[in-house]
Amino acid sequence: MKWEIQGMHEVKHFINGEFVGSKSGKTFPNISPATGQQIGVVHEAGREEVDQAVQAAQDALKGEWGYLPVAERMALLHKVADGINARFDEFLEAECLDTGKPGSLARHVDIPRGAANFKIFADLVKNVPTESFMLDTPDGQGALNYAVRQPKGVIAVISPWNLPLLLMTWKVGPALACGNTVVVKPSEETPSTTTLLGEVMNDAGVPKGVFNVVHGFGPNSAGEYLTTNKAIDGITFTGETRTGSAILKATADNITHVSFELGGKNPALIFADCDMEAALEGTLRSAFANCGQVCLGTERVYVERPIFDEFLARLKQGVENMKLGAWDDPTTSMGPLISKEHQQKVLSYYEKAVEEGANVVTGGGMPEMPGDLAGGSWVQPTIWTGLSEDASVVKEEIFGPCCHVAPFDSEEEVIAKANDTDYGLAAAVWTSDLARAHRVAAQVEAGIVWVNSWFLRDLRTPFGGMKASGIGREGGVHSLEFYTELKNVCIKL
Ligand SMILES: NC(=O)C1=CN([C@@H]2O[C@H](COP(=O)(O)OP(=O)(O)OC[C@H]3O[C@@H](n4cnc5c(N)ncnc54)[C@H](O)[C@@H]3O)[C@@H](O)[C@H]2O)C=CC1
Ligand SMILES: O=C(O)/C=C/C=C(\O)C(=O)O
Repeated sequence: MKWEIQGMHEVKHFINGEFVGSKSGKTFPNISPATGQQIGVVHEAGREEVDQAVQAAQDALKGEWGYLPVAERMALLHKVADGINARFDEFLEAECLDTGKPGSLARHVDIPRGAANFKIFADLVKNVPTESFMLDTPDGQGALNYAVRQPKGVIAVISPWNLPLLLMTWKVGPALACGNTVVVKPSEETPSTTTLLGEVMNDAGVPKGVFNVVHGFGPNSAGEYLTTNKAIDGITFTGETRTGSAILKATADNITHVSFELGGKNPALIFADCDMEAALEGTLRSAFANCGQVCLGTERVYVERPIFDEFLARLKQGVENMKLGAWDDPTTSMGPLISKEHQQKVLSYYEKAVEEGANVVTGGGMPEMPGDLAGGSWVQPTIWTGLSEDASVVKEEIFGPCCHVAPFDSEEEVIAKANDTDYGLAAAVWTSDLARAHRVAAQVEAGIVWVNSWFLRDLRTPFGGMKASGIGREGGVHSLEFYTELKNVCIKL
């Protein structure tokens, strides 16, 4: 990225089409999770910068953006997607430096989805109808009702650090497609790609104030100032369930609309009749991809008893074949955790598992990393067996490269175990019995059930969680439900 301060890259807010620093001069370091070294400085927004960003977003709604014909708005969003693709390698490097994730992962998942999130919603908005009804009236003339969608207004987008560009654009894409303006607060851990998107917005010709970015933390910082701002019309948030709860409390006075995608403690249900290769490959990805930092990831693996030993042995082998390393090493399959703080959290679960009587099948500690990587927040990918269903690592979201594997004997038993959680985000079912697949999918309490796959995403489908895993659904027309106000017009004829 082209901006620099004292030889380090400097990340500023993006307000009303311009990169600006904080008036207070307050900054915080951007730390590489791979090395523990500082790679940049980030401006921390005070209330003043947040208010300015919200004001810019409000003004933009009343300006050119608010009057733009739909076709022109959609053309602009296609230009934004093209702009991401044109600067693919810059986005890739920025994302990988902030997160430490393998370049191969970001190349195939994060950056392409960043562009796709704009295209898919630009195309969708043009084609989704609204309803109309003719009403009989006593005078025989009738009345015509028709519904129209209008932008909700200024949307606050609060995004996490695990899939920074993907999850931020998953919200910004539909919000802008629906004609809203946005103020984004990316995670303090991963400020870079959201900021780079500001340049792409300007280059694409998106009017000033439509896309704004403020940096900072949650409480007593940019997150709190944004969620308590009266002019915010909707908040879309992905992150931890406890943070969702804090945001909900902060919005109570203003009755701000929210859409939340929160944590998970997702099960994989692996039946003896499954395609073993596919189930192994899928579970290795669902439990360990992105160093286990995916809210849809599997942390509880249930395997039908006849194949338990073989599955476990092969899963162990798969994990032990994983190579931890630098993002730009093509042989790397796993990066570090996002921060030292998160590393401490995950390691505390590794200790708890042992205290609670787990059999550590593989991993369970910190790896020795060479050179600069020795200072990073690395943990070993880990598998446990032998714990009861109420053990901490079986109950609580860890968000690390680890899973507990347990045997089961019947469909009824495994469904009960899968549902014995406060969460309800995702589940993966592995079976070659189609009738069983339908039966189990119907009974598992999760917003997304994958059968013989994981993370296979059609962006037109409803996406979100049951129970403590979220409020509402986004994806396809469901995004339109959140990002627009549906107004009924009744015309007496
Ligand atoms: N998608 C998911 O399910 C995710 C789950 N997590 C879990 O959450 C744990 C904590 O990670 P964090 O990055 O701290 O997640 P978080 O949920 O605290 O952070 C997500 C976003 O919310 C913001 N935020 C935090 N507190 C806020 C507040 N009171 N008001 C407004 N915004 C606020 C953060 O600055 C960040 O942009 C992780 O250890 C992991 O277990 C983290 C990220 C994503
Ligand atoms: O939208 C997707 O495809 C992925 C979503 C993943 C998360 O929300 C997460 O890991 O936090």
